[in-house]
Amino acid sequence: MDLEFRNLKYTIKSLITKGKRREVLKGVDGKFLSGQLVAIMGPSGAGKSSLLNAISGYRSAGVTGDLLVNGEPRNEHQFQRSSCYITQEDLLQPLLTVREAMDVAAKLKLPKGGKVHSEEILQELGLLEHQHTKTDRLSGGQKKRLSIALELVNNPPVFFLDEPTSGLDTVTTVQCVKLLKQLARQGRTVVCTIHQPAASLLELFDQVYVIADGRCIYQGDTAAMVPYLQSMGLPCPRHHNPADFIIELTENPEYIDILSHEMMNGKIYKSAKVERSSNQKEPASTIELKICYQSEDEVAEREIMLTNEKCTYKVPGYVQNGSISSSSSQLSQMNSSMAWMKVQTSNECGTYATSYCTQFSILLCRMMIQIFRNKQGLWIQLIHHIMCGILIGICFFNMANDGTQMFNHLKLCVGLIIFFTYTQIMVPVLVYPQEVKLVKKEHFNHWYSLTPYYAALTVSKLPVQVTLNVVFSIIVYFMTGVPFTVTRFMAFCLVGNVVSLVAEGMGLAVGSVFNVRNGCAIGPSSIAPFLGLAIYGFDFAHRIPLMMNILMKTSFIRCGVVAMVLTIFGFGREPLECKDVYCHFAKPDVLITYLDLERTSVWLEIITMLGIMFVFRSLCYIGLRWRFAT
Ligand SMILES: Nc1ncnc2c1ncn2[C@@H]1O[C@H](COP(=O)(O)OP(=O)(O)OP(=O)(O)O)[C@@H](O)[C@H]1O
Repeated sequence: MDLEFRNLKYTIKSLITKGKRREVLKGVDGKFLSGQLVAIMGPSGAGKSSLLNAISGYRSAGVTGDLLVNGEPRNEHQFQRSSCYITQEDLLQPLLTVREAMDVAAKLKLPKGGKVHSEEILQELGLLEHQHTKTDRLSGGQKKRLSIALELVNNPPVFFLDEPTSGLDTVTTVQCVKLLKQLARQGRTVVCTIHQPAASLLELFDQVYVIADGRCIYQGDTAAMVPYLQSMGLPCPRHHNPADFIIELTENPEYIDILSHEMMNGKIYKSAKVERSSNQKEPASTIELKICYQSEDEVAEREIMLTNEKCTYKVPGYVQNGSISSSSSQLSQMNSSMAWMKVQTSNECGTYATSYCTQFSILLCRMMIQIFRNKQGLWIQLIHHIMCGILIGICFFNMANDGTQMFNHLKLCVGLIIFFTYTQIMVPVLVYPQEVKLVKKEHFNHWYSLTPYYAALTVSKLPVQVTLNVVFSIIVYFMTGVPFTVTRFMAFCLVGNVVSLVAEGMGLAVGSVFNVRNGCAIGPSSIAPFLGLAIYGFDFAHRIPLMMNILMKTSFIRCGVVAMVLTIFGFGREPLECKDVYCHFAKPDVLITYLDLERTSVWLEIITMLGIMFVFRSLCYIGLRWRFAT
């Protein structure tokens, strides 16, 4: 697939710049051909990642311009099925082995009955011997190769990689780029951003696209870059890395203006081809040097003679579609051991390889495996619930039947709800932002749709969550001495679980939109108004203004506390023991009337909480959709 972009602009509008718009990409043009390994280079902050994100479609908000595939305007859904994006961060599913990660990818990305080549891919990428290693234990280079292997499962014709060599040592970097070159030689278009590669590494790339200050200052064959700069009166010193040289040039804004003007901001392609002009067997030292450039717009050839070198560059014109890919495909068939992998070009539009039902079951299975393999996490949670249950039990030991302890009964109810809320809200707020990045990558690469993922996410956490809450509830219930009836005990567990689900929904809604640093502050503090409303409602039960009343009703903590009070003191409970002369609240009905709770019921409060949970979970879903769409 030949990719082309015209007048591509990426504009950001941030709060820091007080709403002012800033152009990161300034109307650049360019063309990346199939069968070629393309490097997007430039100084830090030049807009390399922005360009890659814009061309791949990974970022669409603020991007304008024309994106073409094989000369035709591209269909975004179809293009997404034919391309993959590998992020700079190694985003891999934790707690799965390499083989399991490959199997999940194959099940999700290939239609039923599709041939799976996991073993061959792992063999080719040197990961077969590590197939039983967990993904989080792989080295940086292995993680990078696994990221590529996962996308190779359905063999897309276009690969985008953001800084695939960052964090890798020299040897691994060369191995990684050679692997990318091999993929390109099989007819794929492989585009990656790269940060000042060594000269030997730069040679491995077929095409270079250099960007500075959001403008294209060079586009063309790697081999033509130095001669071109020389022709512009900017000779690269001998023994100097050409990549360093062109990036050093960008320190001077004048050079950026001249070079981007000369390149017509990417409209021109500098091509070079070494051709031994007269005698093939003639030693290189005796060959005359001649450099020719031709752009799409230029009819006449420009010829530049260099006297200090002894070889001939000849340009056959602007490289035509397919010319490289066909020759390189032949090359690959002869040379590559991966020739069995035919590059897929999908014609299906916007559909996934598997049904939503299959996606749901595969994702649910993957999530359950990850939850149960996280033994340390499970033990910590279990011990935490038992310890907290015992501590609360000690604080309110055998107090539930004492008619003189009305305020302590209320403290117990509020304390229990705060426990259920905090325990469940913090985990998603802290952990989920990281998971969102991984899910975005998989969703963008067309592994699965958001709906089955979201359904699996909701269901997968339930068994562990319910078990832990029940363990906690049993300890508290019996230590505090609440009279046992099956209905009351079931309602006690149910209220705790529903509050947990609402809190988790709120945590997910926050975590899906905000990153972890913001989330840390937002998570706990967002509980405060809900708690405030709960307490406010009890203290001034008969003097609540209408607005406050509405807000109060939407406080899930208040609903939880009310449901807990009604569970402990409702269900036809006998009068409490009274050790004093007179106990005003010995009769549970008096307490319920005093708190103005006689018109509600446990079930009504649970239904209200379920409604609030639905709102939070919908917000999370919308938040994810928004994150993935921008
Ligand atoms: N979403 C965004 N919000 C604010 N600024 C942004 C955003 N995306 C990009 N930028 C800004 O655009 C410029 C280019 O960013 P980009 O990440 O594309 O640079 P880069 O060339 O990849 O840099 P590096 O090599 O350091 O990763 C930077 O100044 C960056 O701060």
